[in-house]
Amino acid sequence: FSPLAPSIKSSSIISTTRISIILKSELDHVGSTSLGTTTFVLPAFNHTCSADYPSPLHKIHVETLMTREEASTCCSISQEFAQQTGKWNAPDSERHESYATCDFPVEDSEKLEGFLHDIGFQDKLFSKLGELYTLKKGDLSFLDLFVAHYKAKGPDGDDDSSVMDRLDLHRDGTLLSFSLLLNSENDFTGGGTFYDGLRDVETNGILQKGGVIRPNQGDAVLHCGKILHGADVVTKGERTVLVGFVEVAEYCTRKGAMGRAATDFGRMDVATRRLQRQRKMGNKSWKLQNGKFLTGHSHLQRIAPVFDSVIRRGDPEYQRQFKLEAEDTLLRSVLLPEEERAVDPLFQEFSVL
Ligand SMILES: O=C(O)CCC(=O)C(=O)O
Ligand SMILES: [Fe+2]
Repeated sequence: FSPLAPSIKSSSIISTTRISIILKSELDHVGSTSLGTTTFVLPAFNHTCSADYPSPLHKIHVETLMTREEASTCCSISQEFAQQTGKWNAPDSERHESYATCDFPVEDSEKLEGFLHDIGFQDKLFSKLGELYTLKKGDLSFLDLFVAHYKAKGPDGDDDSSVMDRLDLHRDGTLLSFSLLLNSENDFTGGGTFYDGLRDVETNGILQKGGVIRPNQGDAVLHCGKILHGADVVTKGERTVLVGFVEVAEYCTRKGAMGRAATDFGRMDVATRRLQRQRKMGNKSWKLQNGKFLTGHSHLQRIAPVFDSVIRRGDPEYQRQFKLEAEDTLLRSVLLPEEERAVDPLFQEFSVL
C-alpha cells in the first residue's frame, strides 16, 4: 500500500463484512465498526515517509469499557469525593505542569480504586489496548489515572478560572492514553476529545465537526497520547471523564523516534519566536547584537536581513502541516514490529532468578 494512494472518504459507517473486501486505502480516515469497537484512522500527512501506513498508532478507537451503570457508579463516587475534598474547584497545575485540569488521582479515593478493582477495569483496559496496539498486557502500566471534571462557564461568559470548560491542544507524556465518559452524554453539550489530524475528515456518527469524538457513557476513546489532541469546550452542563496515561515498556519502542519528533515539534516553536521578533522590528532588517552574552569569536554584530523563510515558517498553517508530518513519522516509527522487540531485559533478569 502506498501512502500516496488517493484516499476515499465515506460518510457512512462501514459494516464489519465490508471491511474484508474493501481496499486498505479505503479505510483511511473512515470510522469503521467491528465487534463493538469504532475506529478512526488519522490521514497520512508525510508522503515522503517510506515506513508502513497506517501503523496501529494511527488508529483511534472507541470502545465500551464499562456498562452505563458502572460508569454512573464511578461518577457518583467521584462527585462525592470531589465535594469532600474540593478537588474540582480549581485547576490543579501541580499535577499537570503545562495543562492544569480540575481532577483528582484515582488512588486518592479508596472507594473509587476499590470499585475499579472489583469490575476488573485495569485488566479489561490493558487487554484491549494490547490487542489494538500489538502489545502484551504486561508491557503496559499506568503513569497516571485520574477523574477530570469539565463544566460550562457562566452564561455571561465571565472568566471564572475555578471552572475548567475545555483543554487546549496538547500531547500527553505517554505513548498511550484514554478518556472514558463517566456521566451521561445527555448531561452536557459540546465536550468530547478532539484531534488536530481529524479536523478535515468527513464527519461520521460519533466523529463530529472539527475532529471531535463524542462517545456515549461508559465508552472510552483509546489513542496514542502523542497525537495532538484536546477536550472540546463544554457549553452547557458538566462532563466527567476517567483519564489514563499508559506507559509502554521501552523494549517495544524504537530508540530515538520520540527524540526526533520532539526536536521537530520544538523547531516550529523556535520558528514562531523568530517570526515574532521579525514582526516586532516591523518586518525591517534588525541588528544582531549578542555581545551582551558572548565575547570573542562568538560575538556577532551585523545587520540581519528580513527572511521570507521566517515568514513562511512562522505561518500557523505551515506549522500545523509540519507538525502533522512529524507526528505521522513518529506514529509510523515509534513502535517496533513485534519480531524486532528484544526480550524485556527486566523480564530476563527475573526469569534467571
Ligand atoms: O477530556 C478529554 O477527553 C481529554 C483529556 C486529556 O486529553 C488529558 O487530560 O490529557
Ligand atoms: Fe491528553
